[in-house]
Amino acid sequence: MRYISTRGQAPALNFEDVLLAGLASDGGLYVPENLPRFTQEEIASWAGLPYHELAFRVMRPFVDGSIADADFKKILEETYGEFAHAAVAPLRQLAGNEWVMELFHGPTLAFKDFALQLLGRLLDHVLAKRGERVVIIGATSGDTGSAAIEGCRRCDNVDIFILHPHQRVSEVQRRQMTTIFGDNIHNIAIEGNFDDCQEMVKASFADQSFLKGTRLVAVNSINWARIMAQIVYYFHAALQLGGPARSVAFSVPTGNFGDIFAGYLARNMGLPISQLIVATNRNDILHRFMSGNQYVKDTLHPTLSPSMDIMVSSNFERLLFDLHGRSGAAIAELMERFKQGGGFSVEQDRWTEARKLFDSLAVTDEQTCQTIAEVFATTGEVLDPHTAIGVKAARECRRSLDTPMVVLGTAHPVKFPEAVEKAGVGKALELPAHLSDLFSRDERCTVLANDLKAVQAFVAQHGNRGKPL
Ligand SMILES: Cc1ncc(COP(=O)(O)O)c(C=O)c1O
Ligand SMILES: N[C@@H](CCOP(=O)(O)O)C(=O)O
Repeated sequence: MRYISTRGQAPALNFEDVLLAGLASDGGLYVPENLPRFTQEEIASWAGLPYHELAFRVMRPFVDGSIADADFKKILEETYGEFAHAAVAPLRQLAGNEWVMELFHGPTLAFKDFALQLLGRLLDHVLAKRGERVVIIGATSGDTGSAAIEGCRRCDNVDIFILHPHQRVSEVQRRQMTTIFGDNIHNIAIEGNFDDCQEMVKASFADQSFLKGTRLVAVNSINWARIMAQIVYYFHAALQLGGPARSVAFSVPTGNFGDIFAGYLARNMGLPISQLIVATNRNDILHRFMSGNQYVKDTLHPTLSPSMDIMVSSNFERLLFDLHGRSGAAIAELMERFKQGGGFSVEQDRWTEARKLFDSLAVTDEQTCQTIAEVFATTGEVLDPHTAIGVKAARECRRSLDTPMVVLGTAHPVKFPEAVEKAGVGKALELPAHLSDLFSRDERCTVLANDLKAVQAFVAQHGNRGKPL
């Protein structure tokens, strides 16, 4: 399996190299040159497999021998064996034919664990084999950061720097990051928003001279391995609901377009998915594109669903690449326009194609709270605000009541008490045992200005187990 850049100018890579890459050298994102496609019989034969075995079957063509099958199997078994629920990604029924897939039973209580606990182990395996040390710089609006730190904290060959927007993540999210100590773990609060943090990560890939030859690796979903691992749970859900003999619909709370892009790939790999719904909060650039062909930057507003407070949606470039017949030149031109002028529309036929692929809805904070309250009143279940946005979008955009609708439950509600309280849910939520002392732990974090040079200087100063590179 070879991976190519969405901007067409970077060298193609194999899986091991793509795992150790972030942005391609031409500024693009890596995608598989050819997507594997499974037959209906093959997919049907996976019904009832434990999660890690299903994961092996879905991901094996992407890894394609870069990691020996026996090692990959062991890594998958360890990764998903540490999830707190035996089903790993259980389905909970909300109403007739409406389900939430709970993706928050991993160690940091959000869907990011599915990919990042795996990524940490894959990096450890590959770096130990190569005898190489790397630096990771990641941007987070709250969940990627803690999952990445948890995934990498035991990696001997990694120094990890996580940038989060100062005072714009929930207290639980912040503490999940800042209370993990290690001389290879660094939390930086940036006086800016998530887009500023993400832009710093991308700029660091473009010019890595500050790293003095140390390789830079990505934990954000610009790293292909993140998307790959997220494809698996679409198969997992569908198989439990009668797939592939029966189609399933998904509603996906969306920010950086990674999770829903994984669903789009699952469909292209042969899984019958009848509908994919892009559910955004007030930061609705993706909804504005899907509904009106406008991919235009706007002011980023803090909301009750902070993890989706994202305007520049990284993985959208991967979809645009497909919509433009995989022309790297076309994508380079569009992205340059976006950078210079803040927006673009695509040709009518390409937009019509996008409309066939996705439905969308933008959900306000008020609607988010109403949905949390409504679901609690009817089922006794407490939704986190991101999942509530998915439920609201599913209820508004659903095309068929006969087709199972699965909403991706992307985080545990205990991470977002503000939204749950505002919704008037009077149920006390408890942190799981391994986090029960979270509020009494010491924190370690450096606040820095929204200034790329200051961040890069900090990384250079601490990038070798707390010592200068
Ligand atoms: C809880 C939660 N829900 C949804 C999302 C959106 O996922 P994506 O960025 O893959 O679209 C994120 C992060 O982005 C998140 O942390
Ligand atoms: N919501 C994310 C933002 C980063 O997205 P990623 O999927 O590209 O890592 C977060 O919680 O940090």
